[in-house]
Amino acid sequence: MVRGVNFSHQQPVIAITSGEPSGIGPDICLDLAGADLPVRIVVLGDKQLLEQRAALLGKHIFIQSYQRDTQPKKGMLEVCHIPVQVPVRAGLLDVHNADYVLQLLNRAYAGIEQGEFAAMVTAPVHKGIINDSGIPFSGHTEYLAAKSDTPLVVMMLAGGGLKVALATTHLPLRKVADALTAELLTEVLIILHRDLQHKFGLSQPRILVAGLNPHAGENGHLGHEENTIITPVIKKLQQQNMQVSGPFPADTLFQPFMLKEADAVLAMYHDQGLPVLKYASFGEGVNITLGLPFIRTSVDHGTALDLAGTGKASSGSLFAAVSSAIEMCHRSKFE
Ligand SMILES: NC(=O)C1=CN([C@@H]2O[C@H](COP(=O)(O)OP(=O)(O)OC[C@H]3O[C@@H](n4cnc5c(N)ncnc54)[C@H](O)[C@@H]3O)[C@@H](O)[C@H]2O)C=CC1
Ligand SMILES: NCC(=O)COP(=O)(O)O
Repeated sequence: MVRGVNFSHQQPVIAITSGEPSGIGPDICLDLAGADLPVRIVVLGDKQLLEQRAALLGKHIFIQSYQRDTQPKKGMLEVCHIPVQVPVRAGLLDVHNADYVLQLLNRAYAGIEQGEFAAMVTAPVHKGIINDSGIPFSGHTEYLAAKSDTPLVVMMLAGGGLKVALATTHLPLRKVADALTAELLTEVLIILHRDLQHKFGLSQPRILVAGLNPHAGENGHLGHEENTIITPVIKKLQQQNMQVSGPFPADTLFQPFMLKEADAVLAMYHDQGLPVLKYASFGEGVNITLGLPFIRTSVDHGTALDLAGTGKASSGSLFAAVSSAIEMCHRSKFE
């Protein structure tokens, strides 16, 4: 069970999982050292790995071991040490460190459960290498939903003035249409509506829903899901006073004249919504898991193995994810 966040007199503590050790996660986490933030930041990861990566990048960073009841010294990067299983080389995945990546998430989740951490911000993981290690893993979104016994969560990315949520997440395209049921869509829209209210302070959120098929099914001539599933769900939720409209053809939905009427768009699948968002704001966007009983935000990019240890990785999205988590913490404090 996730306990409420204790904001009583101390600054909230936000856990940052440093992600795949051979990717850019450690690099961008180092940029948090000395950042002037209204919260206490704790990076979860291998202390030696972070020191080595700092040396590789030519950064002079002072790392302090995290102790829950000891306030950090100014300018220090607080690190909750979790050891890697095998030595790490920047840019080179190693299947033997897959379990380490999950240990970071488990430690962050345990801290959330106990009220130690107010929120979790995640640096990128490599889904493929975790699966190669024999552990089925679709993404943080699904992993954290399972860990917290949450039957359904919704992935939403925000950036460039857009908010794009997804009805389905990490699913092969072949399986998307079968997954789209009236029950799923109803639940997703209710979670999206509720979290836009609670996490973003939008009292009456306006949601535009994309169709699944080209031209939103062209009156049933190019697919039936709009007529049989999406439209009936929208009508039902409209009767419950939710400001939901559509289904709109996805190819013209992401136009300023449409978006100015909306707070968020619900896309039917990963690559229908996210390319638009990433075109608008890659490197500055935030991934938020809606529907969880705690706050989790993440970067909008992946492990960028090609950039690890080069100094070319931008930490803009990590800072945006931290800012977004801070805003949500404060909003939850006053609710
Ligand atoms: N939140 C997460 O844990 C996410 C993890 N991934 C995982 O990352 C792995 C690699 O995915 P890709 O599709 O290659 O996407 P990617 O985002 O890692 O890389 C795409 C391109 O963007 C560049 N790039 C990425 N982040 C950057 C940054 N911070 N600064 C500057 N340039 C940056 C990379 O160098 C590359 O050219 C996959 O295993 C995927 O599952 C992908 C997205 C999110
Ligand atoms: N494209 C977004 C993505 O893959 C992030 O997934 P998750 O690890 O946050 O579930």
